[in-house]
Amino acid sequence: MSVTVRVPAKVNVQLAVGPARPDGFHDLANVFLAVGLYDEVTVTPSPGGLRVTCDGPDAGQVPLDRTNLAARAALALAERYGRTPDVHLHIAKDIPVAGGMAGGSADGAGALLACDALWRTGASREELLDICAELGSDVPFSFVGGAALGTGRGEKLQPLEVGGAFHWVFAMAGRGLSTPAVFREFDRLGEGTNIPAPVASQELLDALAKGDPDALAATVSNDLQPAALSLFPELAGTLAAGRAAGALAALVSGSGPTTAFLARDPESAAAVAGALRTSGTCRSVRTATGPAPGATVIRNDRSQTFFA
Ligand SMILES: C[C@](O)(CO)[C@H](O)COP(=O)(O)OP(=O)(O)OC[C@H]1O[C@@H](n2ccc(N)nc2=O)[C@H](O)[C@@H]1O
Ligand SMILES: Nc1ncnc2c1ncn2[C@@H]1O[C@H](COP(=O)(O)OP(=O)(O)OP(=O)(O)O)[C@@H](O)[C@H]1O
Repeated sequence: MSVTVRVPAKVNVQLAVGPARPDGFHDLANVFLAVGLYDEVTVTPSPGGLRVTCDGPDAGQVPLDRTNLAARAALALAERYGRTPDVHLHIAKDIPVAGGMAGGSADGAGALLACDALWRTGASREELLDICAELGSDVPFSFVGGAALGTGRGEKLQPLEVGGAFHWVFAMAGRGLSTPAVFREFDRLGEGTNIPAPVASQELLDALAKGDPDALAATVSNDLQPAALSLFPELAGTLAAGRAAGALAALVSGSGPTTAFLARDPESAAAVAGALRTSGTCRSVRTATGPAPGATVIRNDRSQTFFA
């Protein structure tokens, strides 16, 4: 008996960051776009107790104890709905770890949906989204996918209309960046300046709604980019290599260090990817399109249903 859920990575097409709040978080205007790079989380009953395993190129960097966001999701759901969390969670990881693409958040959202299907808790979508928000600021978006504006610390979501597919190239860096460290660097760089309240750009929302890559390229922005570049200066070379290869826009994805390049069409994306691969400025390169669907059950032995 097992359930498998597929969950997408994200890129932030706008990340406007306000000043640090008293609770240490920052208010955001966070325009998320889910992209077609996926982790898969499979949950199986495990009489020996909660267990996490992981495979994939970055598996060695993933914690397998109860700090893993997939384990935390299973424990939170079990506690709230009176279940025993005796499950084996297997993560087939394709999303880069500590890359700013919400890989851990994807596994939290995926484990939550998978355990919910296995245990048949009867939880509503709103109740599941509440647990997502407790697990992390990016987790609710990993659950819903598509495109959305996240406010508050990024957990309050408003779905956004997207008028077409956007073609992206992602360059993975040789090491990760810690999200809290990047926010701390943002605070340090902004010391003594007046940081305005974050606001979503109407031009950017219009560009998404039209599905217009040139208009989107002209409006993408990431307030965490200077902080990520300050901690990881070599990323400037990766951004320059992608721009020189014809990307319409080049930016750091979220807290980085993955860099994201918007291309006009699949052919141009392939050309940018090829140039980045030979540039010597990154560890690996992937192409993906967005928007992509959120957490989705792709196999459920329990109901004898196969979706993919
Ligand atoms: C950078 C982004 O990925 C953009 O989508 C997110 O804002 C980060 O989301 P996340 O990884 O789910 O973050 P969380 O696990 O909620 O928080 C990790 C840490 O990031 C910082 N953090 C996160 C979100 C936020 N709005 N303000 C923050 O200052 C805090 O130091 C926090 O302790
Ligand atoms: N399931 C998981 N997969 C990956 N990392 C995890 C997981 N659970 C916990 N972590 C921890 O979280 C840290 C951040 O990893 P993650 O891949 O989520 O970063 P990220 O993509 O930069 O996150 P975000 O974009 O949401 O800020 C890792 O270094 C790891 O210690």
